[in-house]
Amino acid sequence: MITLTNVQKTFTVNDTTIKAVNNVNLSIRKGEIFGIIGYSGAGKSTLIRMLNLLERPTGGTILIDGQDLTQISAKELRLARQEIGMVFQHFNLLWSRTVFENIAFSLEIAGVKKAKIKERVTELIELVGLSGKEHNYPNQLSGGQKQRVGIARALANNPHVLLCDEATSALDPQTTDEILDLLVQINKRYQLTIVLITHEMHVIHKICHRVAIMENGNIVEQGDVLDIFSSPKHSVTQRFVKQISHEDNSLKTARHLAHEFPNGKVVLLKFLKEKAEQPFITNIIRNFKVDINIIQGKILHTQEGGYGSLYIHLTGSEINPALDYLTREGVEIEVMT
Ligand SMILES: Nc1ncnc2c1ncn2[C@@H]1O[C@H](COP(=O)(O)OP(=O)(O)OP(=O)(O)O)[C@@H](O)[C@H]1O
Repeated sequence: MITLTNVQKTFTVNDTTIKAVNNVNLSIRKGEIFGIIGYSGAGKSTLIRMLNLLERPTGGTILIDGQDLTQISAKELRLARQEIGMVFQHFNLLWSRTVFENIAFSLEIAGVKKAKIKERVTELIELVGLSGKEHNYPNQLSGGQKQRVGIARALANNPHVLLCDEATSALDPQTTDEILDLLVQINKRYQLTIVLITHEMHVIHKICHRVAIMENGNIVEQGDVLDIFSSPKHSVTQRFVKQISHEDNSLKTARHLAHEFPNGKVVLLKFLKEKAEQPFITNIIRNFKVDINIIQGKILHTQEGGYGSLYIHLTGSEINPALDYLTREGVEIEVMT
């Protein structure tokens, strides 16, 4: 549905050339939530702004539903942009307009009749959970409510694609989760393709189906969220995964225990999808002569299923048969000692 081929963007400032985006190739499927994550300066904003040509690429092609945005006329681009909604970090609302008028704005520009605008805006206000707030001005709303207006406005023209430029970065963790839940609800209800950029792994694992990781203008890794999360290859990806797995702390504890209890083994177990919900620990205690001390564990839920990691300390006479059983059952095992 969205295909980027060799997309580049260079800026020239005072005779210095900056490669903000460097030969990016991406394919985003219809109806998926696709996340782009990277640290500050990686090129995420530049990349997402090229998807509706707010930023014109210096090279490459951007195909949306088969139409190359870089080759069309200004009029065609105006029409194409009606199919692409955008949500911004700082909401970009019109402060002198009410909630209703902000959402109505893009419909007015598109020449929609008054009665139809009223019907559509009322529907959108309900969808984003702002009923009763239609006559409030933006400065009478919380950050989360402002972003709900931003989302309703972006959806007004029934776009096929929704671009989210750090849509939750200005919000507290609870409001972030509420807005992310709303995006998932909209994605499911309308089969809307959502492309978002963020620097928070939490946003990716909570709502995205697939993810691309950016560094210095390049996409260094991309794939299904669960795959990337369970075996990150690139060092940048590994740093992002650690943001939420707290692996460093667990490793420290595991090493400490391995030193304290030289008899036995400290082992990291990794479970994917339905395996994260099975009682493997009970099974090995029941069936093998082992004792288990659970050091640290975590299950993270993604759109495609759960990912669990568990550090355990095993003692007893049947450690190896117990580990063989886990391997046969498809649990990934890393022996720390
Ligand atoms: N209009 C511009 N003129 C010159 N350089 C720019 C411009 N926009 C972005 N850049 C440069 O391009 C690079 C990528 O910036 P970009 O804003 O896309 O990164 P980012 O990953 O979105 O970072 P952040 O999360 O901090 O917004 C940076 O080195 C930035 O300084």
